[in-house]
Amino acid sequence: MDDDFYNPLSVTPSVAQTWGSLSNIQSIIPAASLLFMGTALLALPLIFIAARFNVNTPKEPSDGDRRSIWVFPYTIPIVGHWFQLDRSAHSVFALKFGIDTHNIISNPEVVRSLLQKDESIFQPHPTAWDVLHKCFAVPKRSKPKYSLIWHELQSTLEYLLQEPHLSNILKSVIRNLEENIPQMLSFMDSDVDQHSWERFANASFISNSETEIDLMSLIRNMLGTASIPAVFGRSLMEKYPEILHDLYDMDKGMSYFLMGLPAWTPWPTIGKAYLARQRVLQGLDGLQEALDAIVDEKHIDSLWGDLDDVSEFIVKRHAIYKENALDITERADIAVLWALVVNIDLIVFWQLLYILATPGLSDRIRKEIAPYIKVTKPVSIGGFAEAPKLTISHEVLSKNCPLFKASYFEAMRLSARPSSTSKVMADVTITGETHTANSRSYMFRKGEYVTIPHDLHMRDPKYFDAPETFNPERFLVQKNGMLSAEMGTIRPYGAGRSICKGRIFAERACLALVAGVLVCWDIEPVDKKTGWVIPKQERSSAVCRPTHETRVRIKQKTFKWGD
Ligand code: HEM
Repeated sequence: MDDDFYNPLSVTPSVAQTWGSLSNIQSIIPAASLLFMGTALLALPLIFIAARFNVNTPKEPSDGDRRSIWVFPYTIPIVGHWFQLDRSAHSVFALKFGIDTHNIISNPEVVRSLLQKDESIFQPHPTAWDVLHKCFAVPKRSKPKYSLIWHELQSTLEYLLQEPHLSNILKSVIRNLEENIPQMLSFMDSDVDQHSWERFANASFISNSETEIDLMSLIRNMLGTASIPAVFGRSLMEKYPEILHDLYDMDKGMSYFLMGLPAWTPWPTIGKAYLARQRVLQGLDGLQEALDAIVDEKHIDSLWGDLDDVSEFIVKRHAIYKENALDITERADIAVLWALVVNIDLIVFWQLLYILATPGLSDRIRKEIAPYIKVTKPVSIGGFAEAPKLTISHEVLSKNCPLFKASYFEAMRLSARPSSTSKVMADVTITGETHTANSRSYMFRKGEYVTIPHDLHMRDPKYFDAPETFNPERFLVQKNGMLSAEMGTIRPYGAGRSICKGRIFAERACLALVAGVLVCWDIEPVDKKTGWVIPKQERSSAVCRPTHETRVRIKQKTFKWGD
């Protein structure tokens, strides 16, 4: 299983896949595959709790020098032991969850060996159908249809990685960012005159050159407002301006959907998440109907326009749904929309915040990115001037700005909580640390699950000096006299076949937004005495949410225009 960052993986399965067994559900439900990024993670606390109520017997030691996997005893209190466990000798251990055994692996050597195994042995996403059905409301009856269209739908994910599709989507995102960043703040007192991203971030008017606002809401709304139209076309957000916020509310309910808790559960987040999901589905169903009507040359609501800006990626998926007679309620693009915004919109906040909060770093980064971000004089008529014109070279930002890129990796190391899960398809022995005399082997049996919680390694002091400290320099390497940023052993995008297909898109869009904001705006914490405070994190999908707001004061930078 190759998971090279920049290389799209071939979508042709290496083993024949048949419909019917649980282990094959993932291969039949491609849209669901992209959902698993959050679900393994969301499921982990449940696994722990369930394990607490199961008396587990250690597995029989296997032959020779093979190690039996340490089974988490039910008598050990669960909460609070996660990190201790990882840093103990048991960086491979098993949990019993009903009749299922979940092997949790955080030892990087074992992870590496495991990822090299053929996918006929470790198949990702075994519970993907459940996720698609429970989290994204795809009707149960659609299961057989998805079994038929899986390969085709899965192949559309390549549009997020391959040219010219990737560049076409990115071009549109960058154009939206170039337009919105210079006029990020309106400096208007009234809500009605503010941009949607300002309203949602509780902007408070201070003066006509300064605004107080919540940085997380502002930044994530800016990115969502640029990326959704780039992929789904402008009309979706114009018709459903709340869709981004509905997605965030829906995301808060993902673990509850997965548990199967009903909408009437007396917990406000759950009811809110169900309603939010309903509205997102309504918007996407409307878009699918409009696309159907265009293909059938029927009349469509004029508010949809001609939809010629919907990306080839979504148009291709629509064609597959339509050709295979999936009715509107069976189509699963809600999963794509969710994956498009939930993680990247948070990473962009963490990267910007860490840069601002690290003394001297924002100045160093501004200097590094300056050649690739151009701000030009706005047109002015009489006393009225337009916003400055911004041009962002996103490819070069990624290639030529090692410190900036390293700050992106470091923000992910500190705020991402990704995991990858597969089902074991045949008994197998995995050997880690093969280069040392201390080599250990572990036996995994057919029918068990393996989960790699990548974040345990990403914060392990054995591999990262002062792991809680933001230090982008740890990702800088000298190669042939040139400085570059390398991700090394962290896996914020997961690993193996199910590795994130939006990873290049995410990196480019995130760097473009952070660079544009740093160049155009001055940002300070509201309370200058206290200074920058990095909020605590709460688990969300693959990237954590902050537990509280970060109120900041923002002023437009003054530019000296050479005439
Ligand atoms: C920094 C932002 C992001 C992070 C940290 C992230 C993380 C992840 C993770 C951890 C997985 C699961 C990998 C596994 O099972 O091993 C995943 C899957 C996926 N992500 Fe992302 N993601 C990000 C942004 C995006 C974006 C912007 C898109 C665009 C649509 C996207 C699309 C996908 C898809 C399609 C999959 C499923 C791939 C498959 O199953 O074949 N992601 N992501």
